[in-house]
Amino acid sequence: MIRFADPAAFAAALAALPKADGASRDAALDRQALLTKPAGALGRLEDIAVFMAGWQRCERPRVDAVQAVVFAGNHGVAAQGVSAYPPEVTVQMVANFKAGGAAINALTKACGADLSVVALDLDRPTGDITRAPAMSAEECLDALNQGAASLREGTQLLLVGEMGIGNTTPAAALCAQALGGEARDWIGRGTGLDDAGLARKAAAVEAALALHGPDCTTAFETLRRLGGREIAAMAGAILAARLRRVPVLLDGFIASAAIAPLARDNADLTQHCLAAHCSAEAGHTRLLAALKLEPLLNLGLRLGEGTGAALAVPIVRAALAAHGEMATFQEAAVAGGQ
Ligand SMILES: Cc1cc2ncn([C@H]3O[C@H](COP(=O)(O)O)[C@@H](O)[C@H]3O)c2cc1C
Ligand SMILES: O=C(O)c1cccnc1
Repeated sequence: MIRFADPAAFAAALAALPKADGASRDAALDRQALLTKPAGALGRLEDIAVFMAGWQRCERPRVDAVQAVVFAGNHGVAAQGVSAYPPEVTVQMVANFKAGGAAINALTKACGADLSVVALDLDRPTGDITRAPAMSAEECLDALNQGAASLREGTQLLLVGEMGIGNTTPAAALCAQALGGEARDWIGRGTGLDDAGLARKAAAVEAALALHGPDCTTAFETLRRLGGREIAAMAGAILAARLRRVPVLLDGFIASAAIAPLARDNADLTQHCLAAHCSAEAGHTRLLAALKLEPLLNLGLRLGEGTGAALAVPIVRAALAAHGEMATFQEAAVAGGQ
């Protein structure tokens, strides 16, 4: 099991990321050129097959074991009136996940992913980032490690999602801190804020940046000061997946924001990630562009929980089915191939 002993160990892991296997990528690319279709005609399905080949280190990758984890946390900044819903919804939705009644339950069932839920100290909201760091170093490390520990042996594709009323506010703060720009570039309406709520959210992000900005010198410190428990857990899970060479389907704005500080410290971090979709949350388009990720879907979703990631699983499965099962020009006696 992957565990970061201290912030320095987390930084060291981030500085020495394993790479995809170039020989397997090349073998998959060679195979793509032989399949019975015009070169490039399966578009991004071809890229996905080559991507998966590199991480699975084989010419014809498979995805049987898909693991989805939803992390939940509560946020002190919710007291600033930055969400359209009250904070008690977080624990109520965790009960809903466990009872099987949430969108992510239906969508992981539909795509054949195994879902688990990790609730992180829901009765202890993080510090209000407009006034204090979200977490102590111990709390942040614990959240990162709970995320890392959630990755199961044998997982071939990881989906991470979140639940935490108010969490689009720390997510926007993380983006502004790690990627630059103003609070207004990164905030959106989240669960459905009105204009007054949006103004409160902008003020909260601005206050958090003014208070913590100068101290956010590393990914760890940025997550600790401006993030949240479920956000750090997602970062830990995504980094642990990389250390095990397990590809990740990224969900929406919050899941993508969780890795923004890590990507600032090491731009290669997103190499094992596919952006499942572009959320309707205002900052997500900008965030994906900054992370150099091209979303697979754009369905107007603004839910989180890992729902967009679950929707992209059939696309990955389809890409691998085409790559693995299609005949070559030679096998099918079709003229014109190479
Ligand atoms: C019933 C319900 C289910 C959800 N599932 C995900 N979210 C999403 O909304 C929250 C973020 O938006 P904000 O920052 O505006 O609070 C997070 O919990 C996110 O997962 C939900 C929100 C609600 C109300
Ligand atoms: O993009 C997301 O993940 C998102 C957007 C709004 C609210 N909750 C989640």
